[in-house]
Amino acid sequence: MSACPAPGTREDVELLAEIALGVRSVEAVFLPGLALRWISPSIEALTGFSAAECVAAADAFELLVLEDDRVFCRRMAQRVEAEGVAQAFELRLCARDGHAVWVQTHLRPRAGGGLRLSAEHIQARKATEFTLLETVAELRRQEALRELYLVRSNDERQRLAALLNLIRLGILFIDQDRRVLYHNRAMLEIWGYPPETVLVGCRDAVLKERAPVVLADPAAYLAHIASTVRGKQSISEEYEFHFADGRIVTDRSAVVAGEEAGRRIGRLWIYEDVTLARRTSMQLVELAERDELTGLYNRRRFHEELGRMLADAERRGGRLGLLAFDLDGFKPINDSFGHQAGDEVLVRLAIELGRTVRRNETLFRIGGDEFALLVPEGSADGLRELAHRLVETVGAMRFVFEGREAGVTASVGIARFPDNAREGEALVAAADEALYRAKSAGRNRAEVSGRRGDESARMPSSNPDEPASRED
Ligand SMILES: Nc1nc2c(ncn2[C@@H]2O[C@H](COP(=O)(O)OP(=O)(O)OP(=O)(O)O)[C@@H](O)[C@H]2O)c(=O)[nH]1
Repeated sequence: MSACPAPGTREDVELLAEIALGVRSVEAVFLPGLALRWISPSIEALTGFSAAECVAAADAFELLVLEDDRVFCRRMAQRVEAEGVAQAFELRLCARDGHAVWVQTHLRPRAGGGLRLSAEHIQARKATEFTLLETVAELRRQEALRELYLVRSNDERQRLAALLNLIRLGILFIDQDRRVLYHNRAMLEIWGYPPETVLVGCRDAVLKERAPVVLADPAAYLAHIASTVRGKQSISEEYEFHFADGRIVTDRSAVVAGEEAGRRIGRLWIYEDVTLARRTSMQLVELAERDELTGLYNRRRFHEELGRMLADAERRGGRLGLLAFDLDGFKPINDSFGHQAGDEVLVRLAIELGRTVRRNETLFRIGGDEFALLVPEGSADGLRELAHRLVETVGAMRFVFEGREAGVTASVGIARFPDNAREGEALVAAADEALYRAKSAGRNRAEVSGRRGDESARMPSSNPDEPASRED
């Protein structure tokens, strides 16, 4: 039994037309040779072309299929017709206004020849697919970019690390929790760590582990760190500290601020080993203060030491003796045996006199054949004895030039702070005055200044102890 009217009647046709009108997808029938025989009215909702227009078209494929898909579609239809095997594929129809409409197409062969086509509207699914594809493509693009930036930033980091490892400044970066974030090789070298050490993550690495072991004065250094960290300055002053092995290092530090105002991300420390620089400058100073020929301190250093020792004596209420001496008969050695012979006399004299003086006494060559000796805390008698010893030492030295024996003597002037003078220039003048008298009195002797420290007038007395204001 069937609910449908028997086919062939007028009602049949009307019923079939009603069904066809209600079908939302497109159904079509092609005669052999791909001529469109019938198409459901639903094609109009999809493309804007009425079913009648489609059937009347000379080539339905030309009218309904998008140009890009037309050859493919026709080929598929021919294949179904030729091979008798159904095919399913996606296809773009072309609407009257030119826009593309995606459909899922099924082509089946008909028993009597020709084809049956069912096409389902899949525009929404396609749009979702496109959006998905675009999103995936965008994600891939982002991923590729991220990888590129990562490679670039890794390269950049490598370049920076290579640079920082090459420079001789030690670099240490610590975070707000005092943990090491970065250090370079020079930092390890300066602080005496093995070269392969990794301190990243260590807390107070330098302060706890190294400072107490390697520094000459760890307490002073720790105090410096504490005051620097407490201090308000964002960049600290240069601080010099000494290692137990004699090295001299300076440090400076800077607070590193984060991007947001007021946020700190840590502190950068820079260490510089200045041992060589300091030694060189000390050597230069030393050279500038030494007499080239004898190696004794020169006039410049004499005045510095005189000022320093006088200030020291004044502060302690002590005394300072000055012996100024000048060779006698030195010129004839130059004249008779040449300048080189004179030089030899000066050099040997410096050695001999150097042996005569004590460790706290300093000998200077302040001119051609003029010398000076500064004697801290020298008593009047002690200075006199010392002066006589010098006179004797010089007089006893013998030289042989060109087979002939030669010698010099020395005249010495003695002055003492504060008895003969209260300041440097006056003390030198007092010693010179005594030296002058020693020369006048026949040379090869020592004389004591007759000046009084509390008056500028020159005293006629040659007795050194008479004007002395204190007991020795
Ligand atoms: N060889 C040598 N001679 C020097 C040097 N510096 C100065 N003289 C000489 O030392 C001499 C010093 O002169 P004087 O002080 O008159 O010599 P002197 O014979 O000791 O005379 P009196 O001091 O009066 O006893 C001069 O001839 C200078 O040219 C030096 O570095 N080497």
